[in-house]
Amino acid sequence: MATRVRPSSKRCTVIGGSGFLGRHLVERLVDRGYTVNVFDIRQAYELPGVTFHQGDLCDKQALLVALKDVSIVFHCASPAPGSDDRALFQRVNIDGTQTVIQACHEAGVQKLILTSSASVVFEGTDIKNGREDLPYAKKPIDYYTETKIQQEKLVLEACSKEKGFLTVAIRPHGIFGPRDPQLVPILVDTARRGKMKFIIGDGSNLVDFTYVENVVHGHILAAEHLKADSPLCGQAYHITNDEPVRFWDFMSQILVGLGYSAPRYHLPYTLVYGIALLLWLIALVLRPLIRIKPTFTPMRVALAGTHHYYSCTRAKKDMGYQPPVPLQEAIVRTVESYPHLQKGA
Ligand SMILES: NC(=O)C1=CN([C@@H]2O[C@H](COP(=O)(O)OP(=O)(O)OC[C@H]3O[C@@H](n4cnc5c(N)ncnc54)[C@H](OP(=O)(O)O)[C@@H]3O)[C@@H](O)[C@H]2O)C=CC1
Ligand SMILES: CC(C)=CCC[C@@H](C)[C@H]1CC[C@H]2C3=C(CC[C@]12C)[C@@]1(C)CCC(=O)C[C@@H]1CC3
Repeated sequence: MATRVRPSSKRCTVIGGSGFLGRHLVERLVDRGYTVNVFDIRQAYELPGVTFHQGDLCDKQALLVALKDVSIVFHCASPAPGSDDRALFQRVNIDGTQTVIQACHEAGVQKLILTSSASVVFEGTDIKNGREDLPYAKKPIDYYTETKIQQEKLVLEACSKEKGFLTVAIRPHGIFGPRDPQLVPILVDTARRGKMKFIIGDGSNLVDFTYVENVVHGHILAAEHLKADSPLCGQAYHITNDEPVRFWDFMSQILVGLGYSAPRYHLPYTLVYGIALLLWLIALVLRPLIRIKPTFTPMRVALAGTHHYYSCTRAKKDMGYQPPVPLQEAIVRTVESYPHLQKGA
């Protein structure tokens, strides 16, 4: 009778490993002596000790090849939040995650670590020091958030000590750092188009921004602490820098660090939100004829004008999480990593 070889606890697959977070995670795992497979729709780089498998995570057969003899799977693939494509989010984040879970079962994977998002509880209104027991957003602010909620539920409900399949969800917030294709590039692009002159609201709203290496640290701690007798099974964990900062101070620091002016003039939150909503509706109506992508979407305005910061107490208690890179150092490292986005470059 053929016996299944028990995979080494240091063999893992990173789904979405070509992306911003995924690649930082892969690099850190390799440093820590893991054997890493990357599964992604694109291959963005080469790294000694890493095997790439190119494919769509909705394709179970392709996934099974990348999950062979692996004990841990990190799932950090998602369409970009700004894509606003409902069918794509449904296909990848919901149907695709179901496929990932099935493939994990078939391949005998023991642990699945999902990159969820703290936004699963965000409805566009203030959250101060929010804990993981806040209810999921009843009216999610966009399709991205709606499908991240369903995705997280699927993964946490799949946790089964009896089947030897353990799951956990990491909920980061506002990830930034070198190679981030979103936050800094969008900010600089907005500034270059002369649209970063205004502060939405009174500018006192506190928000979590999380350095990518801290998010990676949270994922690896979760993987290493996830055991049948640990409290992590089937749970979600906020992972942030644990240093809430005024949204507009953070943006200003990055802008000034790159040589741009900080926003100075205040606009009322409700006015900007109303305009963003109107532009979003116009873009929706015109979509069959022309594709317009407004910079200030309702989601971005809500994120820029409300308090939303989260407690990491559960992660500290259950897995000894402490953010290794403090916020100020993280901002300096990030600014230095974008010489090509400096003003005048
Ligand atoms: N960035 C942030 O601030 C936050 C992100 N998150 C979560 O973190 C995770 C990683 O985000 P981030 O690194 O920023 O995102 P990226 O877009 O940089 O990385 C995601 C990767 O997944 C790939 N991918 C997309 N669809 C598929 C598919 N069907 N099959 C295989 N691979 C696919 C992407 O390819 P391609 O680029 O070609 O689409 C990309 O390489 C996501 O789950 C996101 O929801 C959570 C909180 C905050
Ligand atoms: C107002 C303006 C144009 C600001 C520019 C910066 C924004 C592009 C970022 C500020 C907060 C960021 C953020 C995300 C994406 C980029 C920002 C909107 C997420 C939506 C990414 C995916 C998540 O899971 C939640 C993030 C919250 C913060």
